Amino acid sequence: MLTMSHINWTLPTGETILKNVDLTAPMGKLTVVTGPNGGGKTSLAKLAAGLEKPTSGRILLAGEDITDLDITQRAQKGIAYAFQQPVRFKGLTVRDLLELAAGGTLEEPRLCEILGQVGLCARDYMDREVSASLSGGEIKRIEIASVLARQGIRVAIFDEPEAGIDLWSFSGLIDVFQEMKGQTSEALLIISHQERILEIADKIVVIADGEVRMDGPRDRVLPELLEGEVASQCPRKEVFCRE
Ligand SMILES: Nc1ncnc2c1ncn2[C@@H]1O[C@H](COP(=O)(O)OP(=O)(O)OP(=O)(O)O)[C@@H](O)[C@H]1O
Repeated sequence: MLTMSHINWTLPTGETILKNVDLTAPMGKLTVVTGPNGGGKTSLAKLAAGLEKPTSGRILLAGEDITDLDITQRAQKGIAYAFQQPVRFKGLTVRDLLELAAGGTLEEPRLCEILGQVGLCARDYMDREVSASLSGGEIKRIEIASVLARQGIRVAIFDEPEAGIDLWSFSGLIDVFQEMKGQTSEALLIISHQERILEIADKIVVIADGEVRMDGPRDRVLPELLEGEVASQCPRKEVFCRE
C-alpha cells in the first residue's frame, strides 16, 4: 500500500498547491484521482513518484517511510511513473527505452506483447527513435509501454493515460489496467478525467483546489461525482478578472 499522509506542498513563491492531503493506494486495487484542471492531481503524482518533495507530511510504501527518497531511489523500491507529458530522448530507440525500463534485453515476442498492449505494432516502432518524429499519441503510448515493461513494480502511477490516445487503443488500455489491478502485489494509481477509467476504479479520490473533496469506493463516489459538480473555490468574477 502507498500511503500519503497530511501532505502539504508549498512553492518557493509561497503558493500552496496541496493542503493536508491524505491518500492511500492499496495493493491489488485501482485508485483513480480525478478533479478539475489545476486541482493538484499531477502535483500529488509527482510527490508520490519522488519528482518533488512535500513541504510537510509523510509518504509510506508498505509501511516504510520513503518521503526523503528521490525518484531513482523510489524507482528502485518499485514505484513506476508514466508522465502526463512524456519526455523525448533523441538517439534512443523504442527498443532501447523499453529494455532500459525492463532492466535487460527483451526478445521480440516480449517487445511485441508490450507494444501490442498499447496498440502499437512492434515491427513498425521498435527501431524508431523516441524523438520529436513520434506523434503525441505515439509517444504517450510508448511511455505507458515503458511502465508495462518494468519488472517488480509495487506501485504503478499513470498521469492521464487517456491524453492523446485514440478510442480504439484506449479500449485496449482499459483491458491492460483491468489486468494490472488484479495483481495483488501491485497498487495502481491513475490520474484521469475519463469516465471509462473511473468506471473500473476500486476507489476514487477527488481533488480540487489542492484539497481532497471526496474519497471512497467507486460505487459511492462515482454517482455523486456524475450528479454534482466539484466547483473551484475561485469566485466567478476572479476567474474573468473583472469587478
Ligand atoms: N512547479 C510549479 N510552479 C508553479 N505552479 C505550479 C507548479 N506545479 C504546479 N503548479 C500549479 O499548481 C496547480 C496544480 O497543478 P497540477 O498540475 O497538479 O493540476 P492538475 O489537477 O493535475 O491539473 P490538470 O487536470 O489540468 O492536469 C496549478 O495551478 C499549477 O499551475
